[in-house]
Amino acid sequence: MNPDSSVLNGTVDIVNEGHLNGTAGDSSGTEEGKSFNMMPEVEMCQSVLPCHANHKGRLSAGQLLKWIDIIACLAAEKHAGLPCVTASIDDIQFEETVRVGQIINIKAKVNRAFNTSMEVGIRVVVQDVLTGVLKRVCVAYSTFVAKPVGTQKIRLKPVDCLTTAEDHLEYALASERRRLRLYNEDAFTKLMQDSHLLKANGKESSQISTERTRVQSIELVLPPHANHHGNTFGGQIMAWMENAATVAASRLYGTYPTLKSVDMFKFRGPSSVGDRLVFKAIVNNTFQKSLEVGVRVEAYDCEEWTQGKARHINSAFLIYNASSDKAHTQTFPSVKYTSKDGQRRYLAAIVRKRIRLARKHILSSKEEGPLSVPWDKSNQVYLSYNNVAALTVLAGKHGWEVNSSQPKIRVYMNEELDTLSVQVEMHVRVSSLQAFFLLSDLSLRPSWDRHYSSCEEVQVVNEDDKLYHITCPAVNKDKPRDFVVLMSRRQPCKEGDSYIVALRSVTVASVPPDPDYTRSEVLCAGFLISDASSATCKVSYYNQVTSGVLPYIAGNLAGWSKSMEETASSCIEFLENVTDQKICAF
Ligand SMILES: CCCCCC(=O)SCCNC(=O)CCNC(=O)[C@H](O)C(C)(C)COP(=O)(O)OP(=O)(O)OC[C@H]1O[C@@H](n2cnc3c(N)ncnc32)[C@H](O)[C@@H]1OP(=O)(O)O
Repeated sequence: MNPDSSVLNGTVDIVNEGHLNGTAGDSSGTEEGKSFNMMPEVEMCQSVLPCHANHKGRLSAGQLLKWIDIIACLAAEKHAGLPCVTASIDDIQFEETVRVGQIINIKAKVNRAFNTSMEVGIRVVVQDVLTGVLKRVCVAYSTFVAKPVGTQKIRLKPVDCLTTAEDHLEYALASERRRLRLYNEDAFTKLMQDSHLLKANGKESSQISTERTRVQSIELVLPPHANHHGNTFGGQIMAWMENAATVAASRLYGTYPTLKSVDMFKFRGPSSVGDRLVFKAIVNNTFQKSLEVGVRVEAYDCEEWTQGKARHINSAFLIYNASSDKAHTQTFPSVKYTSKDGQRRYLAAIVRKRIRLARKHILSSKEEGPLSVPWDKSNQVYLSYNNVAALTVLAGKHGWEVNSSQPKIRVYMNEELDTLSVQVEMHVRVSSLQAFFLLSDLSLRPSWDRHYSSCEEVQVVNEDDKLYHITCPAVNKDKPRDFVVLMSRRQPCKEGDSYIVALRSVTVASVPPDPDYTRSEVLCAGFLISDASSATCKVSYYNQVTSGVLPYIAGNLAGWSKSMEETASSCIEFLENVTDQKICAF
């Protein structure tokens, strides 16, 4: 008999006949000779009917969330062999809308068990019956906890059927997602401490108060709303939350925006049949192409209802884009807050947007193709031009949003489709020319940038183009990294233009990959330097984030480090205090 669960404190082992192991009473079907119960995955197919649709004839997000919660729970209970409850659902990004008549296919399986909780990975795909075309609607990650027996918590057995490379990848990423999930509150608290520095970019002039979007709605939990444990079904709660949030979003400017993503549902406590659930929703803030609605759920039993004693059981933040048919043109109006609590919600939305961005890019396991290009005489002129042009285009992008702000230093982020770029703006008390010469000599960079362990000149192509080999320290117990880059610098052609120092990876035979380093790549990075006055200048550092660069800024993105600001301070100090002989070197 294989015990597959034990009570956390070890006093009592709750031992279940591991029906997962195909023992007696196994009701398995068989598939390719495997016991059905051994397949860790659970699958659901649904034909989308009008009763599942919203006012636009599209599958409602609330209905999809119900199906997701059900299948995730069934996957969790298949692993645990015990009743399970939803603790949270991470960010869900809806990538496709689903029409009535199409087929929804949902697969769920436990990626990893921790102690008393486990992560369930869910993939939702839509199939068009007529064309057979399959498209991904969303992926989601739920955390489920085995329902405590009385007050005793249940320790889960580990996931042991990792067969494919994807299983192993999800197993590894699950611990990173858990770290970010559980760190979420700390990161939020830490970033909120600096939120007073986040200038409301032009929002003071806004005439639209968030108060006009406030919504309150009540539901009575009836038996059809209960799950198989007798508690209120989590998916139903999420559907009601989505309903209240959509009404709030539609009140902003008289149209129904499209739900784009959900930012972490957290089920703080159970509710039961007979409870009154009060849903409070309001637009917290708007960004150029999206807005955030916050929804809070309070539960009351009959006695609490008469006493006005609420139990806060859930909160979530839903992100809406302009209606899908106008998404490419429509931007949301800016909003203003009219109370202290409104200001807190307004700033918190900016902080959550930053954390979502970080989670999305830190956890995206997308593999890039090679970014470097071979460096040889035939393409030198083109590559040098392309290097400078790419940085100029990056600096000229719209949509740079303030991420953090200090005196003399401001950090911006820009997300376009799946590409994340960072910008660090520094105000320095030196001339643009002096900053240009010092920053374009990469061999000086290890003296102020702790992310550079060493930087050696590999080839001097001409006065304005050089190749360097850079080594960087190890991060997160990984191997140290190295880069081979082309530095191309340009002085202004006319008054008012910026000085440019552009960097991109190249491959050269004289610097082959070194087994002691992870050869990494820079796609587009560098400095734009412009006059602020006769004796001061503005230095803007840009980097289009690649998987090789991400480890060095992930902490900054997620809010648990200020490495970019610290490096910027060090750069400013270097430029303002460099000794004359280094300048004379030019
Ligand atoms: C039909 C389909 C049914 C679908 C299912 C439902 O409808 S269920 C109905 C909706 N859901 C609910 O009603 C659940 C309401 N919430 C609760 O009962 C409780 O908050 C809880 C049992 C989830 C957690 O209880 P506690 O907070 O006391 O437990 P504790 O703090 O020890 O956490 C237990 C484990 O859960 C993890 N955990 C807790 N909160 C978490 C969160 N927001 N996100 C991720 N993981 C979380 C902890 O890390 C720990 O994992 P480790 O021990 O591994 O470190």
